[in-house]
Order: sequence, then C-alpha cells, then structure tokens
Amino acid sequence: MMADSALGLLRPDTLDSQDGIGVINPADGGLIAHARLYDIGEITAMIEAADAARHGWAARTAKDRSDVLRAWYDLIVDHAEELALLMTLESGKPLAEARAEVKYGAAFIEWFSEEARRAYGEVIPSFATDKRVLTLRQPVGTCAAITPWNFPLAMITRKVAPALAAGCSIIVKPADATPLSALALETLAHRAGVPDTLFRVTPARNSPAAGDLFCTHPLVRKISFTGSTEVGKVIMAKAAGQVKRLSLELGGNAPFIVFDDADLDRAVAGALASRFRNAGQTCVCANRFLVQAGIHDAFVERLAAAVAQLRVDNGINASSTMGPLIDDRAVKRVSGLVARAIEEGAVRVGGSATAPEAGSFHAPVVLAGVTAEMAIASQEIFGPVAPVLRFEDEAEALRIANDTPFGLAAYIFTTDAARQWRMMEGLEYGMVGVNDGLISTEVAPFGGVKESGFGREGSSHGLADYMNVKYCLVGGL
Ligand SMILES: NC(=O)C1=CN([C@@H]2O[C@H](COP(=O)(O)OP(=O)(O)OC[C@H]3O[C@@H](n4cnc5c(N)ncnc54)[C@H](OP(=O)(O)O)[C@@H]3O)[C@@H](O)[C@H]2O)C=CC1
Ligand SMILES: O=C(O)CCCC(=O)O
Repeated sequence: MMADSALGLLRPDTLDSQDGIGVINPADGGLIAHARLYDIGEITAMIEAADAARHGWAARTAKDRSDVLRAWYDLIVDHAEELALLMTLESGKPLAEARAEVKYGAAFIEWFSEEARRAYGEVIPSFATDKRVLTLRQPVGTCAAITPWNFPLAMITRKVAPALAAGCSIIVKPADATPLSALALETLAHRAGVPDTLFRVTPARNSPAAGDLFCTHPLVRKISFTGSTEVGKVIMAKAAGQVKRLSLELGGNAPFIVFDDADLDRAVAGALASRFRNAGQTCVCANRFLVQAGIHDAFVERLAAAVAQLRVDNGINASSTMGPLIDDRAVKRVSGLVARAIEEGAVRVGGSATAPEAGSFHAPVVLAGVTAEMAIASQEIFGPVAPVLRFEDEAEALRIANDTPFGLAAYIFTTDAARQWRMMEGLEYGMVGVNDGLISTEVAPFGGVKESGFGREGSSHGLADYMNVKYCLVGGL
C-alpha cells in the first residue's frame, strides 16, 4: 500500500511488468516493481532529442533556468516522504538515512538553481591598448551520466542540476538495482518545467552497451560517472576515442587517523558516522582506521561498544539504524574479506549487533590487529567493517595513509592545530575531514585524486565542470 503511493510518482510507461527488470528490496527479497528497460536504439533517440532540445534551453535566461530548477527542488521537498520510501525499498537504507539523502540530493538542485545565475565570464586586462581579452562560459552540450545504487537520488541531482543550470541537456543511466528513485526524480523534473527531452532517465537493457554508446556517440560531449574504479577506467579508455570531457568519481580507501591527542568522544562518533552510514557502502566511508598507540586500546573498546548498539534491521522499521547491503553478492564479498583478515591474524573485537537471518544483511564488525599488508586494508570494503591498524608516529601514519592508488577522502582526529595543517597538506586526497566524519555538502567541491578520479561535484566548481571557457580576443579598437 505504502509502496503503491510512492510508485505513483513514476510515469506509468516507465514500469513494465512483462519485460522490465524486477527491482528487489534487499531487506526481504520482495519484488517492488518492474522498471522498463531501454535498448540502444531508444537511448540513441534520447541522445538525439536531448541534443535538439539543448539549444532552446541554453538560449533562455539564466534566471529562467534557475526558476525551473527551483520549482523542481520545491516538488522534491513536497514529495520527500514518498521519495524516501522508494529509496528505502530499493536500496535498503534506513528511512532516516533515506530522508537525509532526499534532503541532501535536493540541496544540490537548490544550490545550482542559485549558481545558474553566477556563471560569469571575465574581462582580462589586455596585453595591448587596441585589443580586449575576454572569456565566455558556455554549456558543454549534451551530457550523459552513469550513476550507482548506493545514493540513488543524490548521485543524480549533483550531476543533473549543474548540467541544467549550465544550459546542457543530460541523459542518466541509473544502476540496475535502484532505477525507481531516478525515475521519480525525472517525473518531478518534467512536472517542474524541465523540457521532457532535455533530461531523460534510461534504465538500460545492457549497461556496458549503454556505456559504449555514451562514449562513442558524437553528440555526447561529456560523461559523468560515479561507481567503481574498474568501470571508470573502461569509460575513460573508450571516451578517449572522441576526447570526451569526463568527470569520474570512483572508489576510495579512506584512512581515518586518530592521534593520541584526539577528543575520543568525537573520534568515536565520527568513526561510527563515517564507517557505518549506509551500512558502509559509501565511497567516502572510512575504510581503515589508523590509531596511534597511546589511544589505540581505548578507541577500539569504545568503537566496539558503540557498534554493538547499532540496530541492524529492515530500513522500513523506525528502530533500524543500519539496513542490509545491496545484495547477497555484496554480503558474500564482505564476509569473505573479514574471514581472510581473521586468517591473516586480525581479531574480531566485542560482541556484534545481530542481523536478521533473511535478507542481504551483514552484521557490523570491528577488527583489531590489522596490518597494512592485509587485503582488508587495501581494498574498498563497501560494507560495515572497521579494520583498525596501530601506528607510532605522524610520519608513519602519513606514509600508510598515502600508500594506496586511491585518493578520495581522508579523516584526521587531533587537537593539535599545527598537526592539522601538516596532515591537511600532506594527505594525497581530494577531501580531508578534520575532527569530523561527515564531509559531504552541496557547498563544497566533492571529488578525488589518483585512481579515485577527477572532476568536482557541488560548489561553484561543480558548475564549471559543465561549462567550457571560450577565450575571445577583440582587436582593432
Ligand atoms: N564510488 C562510488 O560511489 C561507488 C563505488 N562502488 C564500488 O564498486 C564496487 C562494485 O559496485 P557496482 O555497483 O558493481 O559498481 P559499478 O561501477 O559496476 O556500477 C556503477 C554504474 O555503472 C554501470 N556499469 C557497470 N558496468 C558498466 C560498463 N561496462 N559500462 C558502463 N556502465 C557500467 C552500472 O550499471 P548496472 O547497475 O546496470 O550494472 C551502474 O550504473 C562496489 O563494491 C564498490 O567498491 C560502487 C558504487 C558506487
Ligand atoms: O558513495 C558515493 O558514491 C558518494 C558519497 C555520498 C556522499 O557523501 O556524497
């Protein structure tokens, strides 16, 4: 019944019980709905229609585009409860987290509705008295986005809102597991006045083929991808054929470094929020805890006690503070990593919160005695496991933290201001949280370095990623 009212947000033609993909609730394996899948011919037609629509959209005033985005934001706020419910059903995250994501995702639309009006060019002091030097900022054109299942709404709004604000058109291929939130967003955008063909959501019959199409269709000028580093590399290689503009937001291996002088309460609260949010399935999640020898035992004990309080349950139940993983394959992968770490000498600490038997649940785990050489410390866990490594001094912490091909987010907990600066500057990461485990916000540039990708989402940088800078020289003055 509740699901029906939330599904009412979707256009009826986006559901297809005969030939669509079954969207499954990971908490109980139940079928939520069948989403229609689009084949390559249909997606090609969408790209062409989007490209035809973009010129009229870009020709409108920035204020006009801003007003449409604002109307979309207002509709999302009006329908926040239905959107949160859809998200909990298809992704498993607790309702409180789904509500927070709706708010967070909507905030990107609000932000870029404001930024739309500030896409200023420049007049540059000239090198010659009879010439003028200036820049125009123009939309890159038709864009394509590929998004993951872990944040089914916010990963879309932070690409689509800047694209539309800049004057681009955009086609989004959502993850197979979570097309419903994406389709609901599309309906609300169209209802708000975004032209129907300018922004389309297209669950694809064949995701790699859709990715190939985005990389090879000459009308697609930019691709924005959030997901695994493995797929990001494939897209980067294929997009090279037409030198397409790219934003890649890929995997991470975030260190969470706690120094002896840290505020222990803050560090434990930050660890819990950073590691166990979305059952650990977040690219900026703390992936390994580096804890200085003097505070190590106290931190481990306090973290294990806090973790034991987590209520692992179907996200639809109000008492749930941690939901299931996305599917059984993820549970198997995470439990395999834990088992291997224990074989290699890690020790499971504390009693664990229990997890329901049915559904794709994995109980939260704290592991002590982990070393940098173990697989659990070098791979993206994407699950509710906190591996703790011990270190002696700052130089060792920095060395271990930077010894990874990834560079998305890092966290440090220390009350020493000079050390905060040394670490902020020394960590080879795109984002650093100091005494805080939650860094995501629409006002800041989100993105990585090294194999975690490039491009920034949110802030004024997020709009720049959808605009070209054109230099013009006016002579003969
Ligand atoms: N940085 C991040 O935020 C994320 C990181 N990950 C990491 O990646 C691991 C695997 O997760 P997974 O969901 O499989 O991530 P993927 O990178 O496989 O999927 C992300 C998106 O890419 C699509 N996709 C998959 N293969 C291709 C391809 N060849 N060409 C174009 N698009 C493609 C997926 O579609 P479809 O769903 O239809 O397969 C989905 O929309 C996780 O365990 C985690 O470590 C995962 C999600 C987000
Ligand atoms: O995991 C991701 O894909 C993005 C992180 C969510 C966020 O904090 O913005």
